[in-house]
Amino acid sequence: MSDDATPAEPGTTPGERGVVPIVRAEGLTKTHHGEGAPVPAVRGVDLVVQPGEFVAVTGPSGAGKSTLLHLIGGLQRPDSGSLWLDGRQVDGYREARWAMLRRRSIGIVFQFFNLVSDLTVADNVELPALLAGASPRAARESRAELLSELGLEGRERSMPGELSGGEQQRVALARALVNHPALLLADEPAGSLDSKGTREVLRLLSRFHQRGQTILLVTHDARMASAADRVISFFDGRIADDAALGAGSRATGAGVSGVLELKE
Ligand SMILES: Nc1ncnc2c1ncn2[C@@H]1O[C@H](COP(=O)(O)OP(=O)(O)OP(=O)(O)O)[C@@H](O)[C@H]1O
Repeated sequence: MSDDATPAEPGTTPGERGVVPIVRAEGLTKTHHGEGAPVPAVRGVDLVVQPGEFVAVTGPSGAGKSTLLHLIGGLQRPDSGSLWLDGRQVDGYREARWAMLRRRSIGIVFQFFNLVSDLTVADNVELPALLAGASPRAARESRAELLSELGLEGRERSMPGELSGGEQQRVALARALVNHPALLLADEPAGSLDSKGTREVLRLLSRFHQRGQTILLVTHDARMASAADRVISFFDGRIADDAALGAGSRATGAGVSGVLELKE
């Protein structure tokens, strides 16, 4: 990340880069002010996610899981607390800077895909690469590689509405990953899919994780959560439990620097 004006996380130096968390949140708090009474959705959350981890956040409806994910992706701003991404303090970033950071370093997939309906599959995937500064040729090559990897070869010229839900979510995943983001945020990515689509998304997330992709997944689905290295139970705006599954991470992210580097 080439921004010397951004304060580095206390205690981190370039020599310690191998141990800098991808996400570090301290005391993150967010209250929503809608039509009724204010809703305290995230209430003083401390969280560290290391490079290469696959972390699932589960919990009942309304617990604040999506709000937490939105705070980490800069889609909403915290009322208080601090947030570092790859050692850079980002909680004071303005929207334009967040947009640039997301474009280059954070991939996001949502429950309802959010593809651009009047762009082809190919254009949906190439667009973020072009916006991040890739040449048209490099964007085409990355798109072709990802779509083939995700089993969507031959669908490049299709419009999103011509695809099944599972296929649309795979396009959304390709779009989220085309810039090799340091962090993939997934908010109920199988929430509108049938069991076959759910299995497919799960398999793909696991595959990318095994190659070192850091993933933060919000899900209701215990089966999806069990694919993660670590499951955080979120309740009433707070972390109620934080458990590592199995013997440590399946992928530590070590040795894949450059993929993990947060770029602005
Ligand atoms: N923009 C908003 N304005 C007002 N209230 C909101 C807003 N977004 C979320 N909330 C409220 O904040 C609380 C937490 O919502 P959030 O979506 O983060 O929970 P969640 O755990 O992701 O729930 P679900 O699993 O149902 O998606 C809920 O009570 C919700 O109604």
